Formats: sequence, structure tokens, C-alpha cells
Amino acid sequence: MVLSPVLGKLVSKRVVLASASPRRQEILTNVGLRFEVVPSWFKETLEKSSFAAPYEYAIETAKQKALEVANRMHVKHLRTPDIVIGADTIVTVDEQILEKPVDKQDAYRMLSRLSGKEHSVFTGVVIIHCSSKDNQLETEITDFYEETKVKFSDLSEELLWEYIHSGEPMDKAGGYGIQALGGMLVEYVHGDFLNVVGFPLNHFCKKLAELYCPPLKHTIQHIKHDSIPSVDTFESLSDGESESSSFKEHKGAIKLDSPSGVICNSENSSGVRTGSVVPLENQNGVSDSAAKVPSKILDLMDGFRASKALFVASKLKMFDHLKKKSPLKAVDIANEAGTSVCGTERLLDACTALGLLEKTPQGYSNTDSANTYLASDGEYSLHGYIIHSNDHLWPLFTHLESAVKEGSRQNHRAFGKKTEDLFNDYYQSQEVKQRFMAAMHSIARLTARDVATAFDLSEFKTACDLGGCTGALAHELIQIYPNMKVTVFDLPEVIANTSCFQPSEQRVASVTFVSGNFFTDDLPEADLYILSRVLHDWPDEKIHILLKKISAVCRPGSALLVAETVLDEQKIHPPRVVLQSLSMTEGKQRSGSEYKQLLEKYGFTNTQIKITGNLLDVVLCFKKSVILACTEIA
Ligand SMILES: O=c1[nH]cc([C@@H]2O[C@H](COP(=O)(O)OP(=O)(O)OP(=O)(O)O)[C@@H](O)[C@H]2O)c(=O)[nH]1
Repeated sequence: MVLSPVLGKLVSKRVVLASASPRRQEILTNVGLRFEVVPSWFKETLEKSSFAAPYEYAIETAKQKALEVANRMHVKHLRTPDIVIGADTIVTVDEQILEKPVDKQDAYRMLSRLSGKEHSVFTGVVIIHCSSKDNQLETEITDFYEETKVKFSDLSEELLWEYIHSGEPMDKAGGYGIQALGGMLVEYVHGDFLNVVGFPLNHFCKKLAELYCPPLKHTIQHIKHDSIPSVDTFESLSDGESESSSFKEHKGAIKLDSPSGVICNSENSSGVRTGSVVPLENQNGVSDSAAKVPSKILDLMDGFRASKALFVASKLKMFDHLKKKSPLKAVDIANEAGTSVCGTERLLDACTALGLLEKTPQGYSNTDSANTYLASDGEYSLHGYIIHSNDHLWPLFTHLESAVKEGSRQNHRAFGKKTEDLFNDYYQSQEVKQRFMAAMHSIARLTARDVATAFDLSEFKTACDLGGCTGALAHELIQIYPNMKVTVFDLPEVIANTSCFQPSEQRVASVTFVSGNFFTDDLPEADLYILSRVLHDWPDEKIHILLKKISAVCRPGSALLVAETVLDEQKIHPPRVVLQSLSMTEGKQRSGSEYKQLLEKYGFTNTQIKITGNLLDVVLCFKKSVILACTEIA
């Protein structure tokens, strides 16, 4: 797949499309980009005459649309998006800019102007990279435009009005949709067809390639030729390893002596310095191998060190110490944590190199995201899940080779216990139980907003979160839907331990905790059943029992909401989830069509899937074929 190097880099980013245009959503979905849709509230009212060229107007409008969304998300939500994409399409004819018609007369005015003539369609696109510094939104803006020429045939009055009465022109720039009925008006198209439809995909992909996988430029002067041609076609992206610098285009600067040649340093997208060794004997000529710095492979090789550094710093509560007081010197943190000064200093430097801490002559401080996600007390802290990763997943993954050879989970090797015993263990040992619940709570807090708002659930008066653990999602649901009452149904051992996870100002009456086993006990009544991060963990036989039970208690019109990460149809994205499968649980991760098929088997139809671009995606389906309109919340 030629797109994979770019998509691979975007997969862990929160990408937002600031557009309500269903065409833009479809075009970007078709290439496999994962994104959220947050339509812009910016009104397209810029003064056209103040722009020297029409494309400048389109770019500026696209920019304002995207900035409005970036600012709104930054202020309203805790997670600033990483990338916001905005676009604006206009038509120009006789030096006039045409946008969407406001009514049928306006559509008539536009289309009769276009009749028998060639016109231009411009789409301005902006890609905004966002970050948050001291709670301020920082942006880096890349923009471009594309022009396509379109010629209409002579349109008779009759044809014009027939087309206008079809209703198609109303939400389209210039008053026509080239991809549908409006295609009959067109004599020829010169340029990118999708640009007319609303999004110049080809130019966009090239721009992403420039930003994320730029060609590796030799910075060593005595090499005569570049051994890699510059990337000016999208096709040349197929080499997943030729990625070496970030969208800020860091130029290599440092030359180091090496026994085998010269090391030319540059920075890759994660800011990590990489070096390419150029054999001395090739320095007067072209060396193919010299240009290929396998930075991705090097990063993968070193990934375990980074994970473990994060785990240990979390376990030793370093982010907590620094949240209470900063900057702190290594010696102060070592005293607090009861660790060696030299070891602590190395760990703190490693965390700084990984972008988790900041280092100044006064000492170390947390970054904003360390304060939010790594300190253990934050509302959205991932501390619980990090400790679970260290204490439970890490030992399992050290036995990955055996897991692959034997095709089974390695609990016996990692913990000296069989899977069944270990599962029971979660609910026997208080410490393990709390650790597991804290891990589940971490993820549930972080994902609850996305899950609760993926669809408009306001028509459901009662919901039951099966395996809802600490009730994190339930509390989010009642915040967003004040008329909803939610029952959290989980094992008695879990329910008995939920008190320490409850929000301080909860509306007690709206969330009820009920103990039970969803495989064997009666399920509480509800209009909406929820299975969040449940299905991927269980083998088919168990899923059969569970879905059969839910289907049996669901009244027609009731719904089932499944929150899981939905794999792409090839089942290779997102990589985080593909890697999760290596834990070798008896369950499995599924693609959208697999979820749809599975749910249909149990009488659930009208399946809608919302890819949130975040940790969890959401599938909503309804019992029997009752059609209920569920609109997405922006
Ligand atoms: O042939 C076609 N030409 C144009 C379109 C659609 O027209 C609109 C253009 O409007 P705009 O750029 O302002 O975008 P909006 O739809 O208002 O969405 P935003 O939220 O992004 O402002 C666009 O939807 C094109 O797809 C067409 O479909 N065919």
C-alpha cells in the first residue's frame, strides 16, 4: 500500500476534519485516513474584493474554518487535536466567485451563468498542526489550493429548472454536483475531478508526503549526486523506511567521525536524531544503501526501552512528585522516591528525551501532558493503565515467542498460573483487583466522552452498561443526557470496590450499580445496552451466550452500543490494536464488517459505525428493523 508510510504516522494522531461536507468525509475515508468530523461554525463572509486572487479567498476561508474548530476544541475539550483539516470550494466565472446558492433563484442565476462556458473550480485546503503550550493553542499552518477547469454545455431553460428542482444544487459550490446528476451538464473537465467534488485528494496526499515522509536529502557536501529522487509523485512513497524528518523539516547539521565513514545526522518525526553511515569508498559516487536510514526499524528496536522508562517513572511516581513541585533536581526526586541519584538522573533525562519532561538548569518539570495523563491524580490519568501494562502486559509480552509458537496466552510462564486461575486471581487479591480496576477506569475516563457522543443517544431513557466496572462511562452518559438513567452491571467483586472511583458531585439517583454475571444472571431492563471493551476479550462461544441474552431482553427499538477499536478491513490498522492481539486472549479484534455481521446474527440491524480516531470507536445497532434516526454529535 503506497499510502501506508503517511497513514502509519497519522494513526496515533487525533486528526479532525473541520467540515460538514459528506463528500469530503467520503473522499478522505476512502483512502483509509482515520479522523473525527467536527463541522466548522465559521460563517463564510470574508470580503471577496479584499483578495487579489480567488484562490486566496478559498484558502483564507478554509483556514478560518479550521482555526475555528481547533480553537473550539482546545477550549472545550481536554485533548487538543493534533491535526485539523479544513477546505473551501468555490467556482469562478467572469471574475465572479460563486459559492453555494441560497435558494432556487440563486441556483438559477449561477447555473445560467455557467451555461455554455468554461469556469474554474478552486478548492483551498489547510492542514493545521496543533499543540498546546502553557494552555495556549499553538498552530503551524500548511495550505495549498487546486484549480480544475470545467466546461458546461449550453443548458436549456427546461433542463436548468429540471435540475434545480431535483434539489441537488443547494449545498454545492456553483450550484451543481459533478459527481451526481450535475455530471450531465458537463462537457469536459481539465484537472482533478475530486477537486470539483470538494477535496483535491491527489494534491493533499502529496502535501502529506512532503510533511511526513520528505525525501532524504544528503547533507554531506562531497557526495556528488542525490541517490534518491525527490518525492514529487505520491507513488514514490512506497518505501516505508525512507522517513527521516518531521514536517518542520529539520536539516542535518552535525557531522561525526566514524570508523566506517561519515555520519550525517538529521531528526526524524519524533525528534530523535538518526544517522546514516556513508561508506568512505562511496563518497565520490552514489551509494544506494547509504541513503536508507532505517529510522523506523531503529525506533521499533528501541521501543521497549522507551516503554519501560515510562512504566518505571510512573511506578516510582516521578510525575506525581513533579506535579506537586517543580522544577526539581534529580537529587530531590531521588530522595522522595528512595532511589539512587545517578539512576534517577538517567531516568529523568530519558523521560526528557522522550518528551515527557522538560529540563532547565533549575531542574526537571512535567510537560502539560505529563501533568494531565501521567500524574496519578488527574481526572484523565493513564497511571492505572500504565501500571497494568508494566505489571501484567510486560511479563506476558516477554513470552511472545512462546505465545506465537504455541498460539496461546502465556500466563503460566509469566505468572506461574493457568489462565483460569489468573482470572480468578483478579477478584481474590485486593491489590490485583484494585490495579485492574484502576487500569480499566483510566481508559474508560479517557474514552467516555467519545463513546457517549459518537451518536445522539438522547432518546434512550434507560441504559445498562454491561461490565461497566467503575461506572466511568455511566457518569459521562448522565452528564451528556441528563434524562438518562444508567445501570452499571458487573461482577459482585467489582461492584463492591467501585466507591473510590466515584466522582465527588455525582447525581447518585441516575447511576445504579447492580451485581451479577452477564453470562449467567438475568440482565437489568434497559432501552440501550452497552458493551464497552468487552467483546474483544471473549471467545466466540461466550460471545454467543452474551449476545443471545441481550437480544432476548431487547425490546424492538432498543439498541446495543458496542465500543471497541474497529480494525480496518485489512485488519492492519490501527497498529496499537493489532499489537494488542498478541496478548493471545481467546477473543479477537474485529473489523467494521465483522462487527456488523456478528450483530446481525443476533437480530441487530441498522448498524452504524463511528470511527472516532481516538482510542475507542463506536458501533450502534437496533433490535429488529425498526429505523431510528441517530444523528452524530459534532
Ligand atoms: O461538483 C461539486 N461541487 C461542489 C460540491 C460540494 O460543494 C460544497 C462546497 O461548499 P464549501 O466548500 O463551503 O463546504 P461545505 O459543504 O459548506 O462544508 P464545510 O463545513 O467544509 O464548510 C462542498 O460540500 C462540496 O463537496 C459537490 O458536492 N460537487
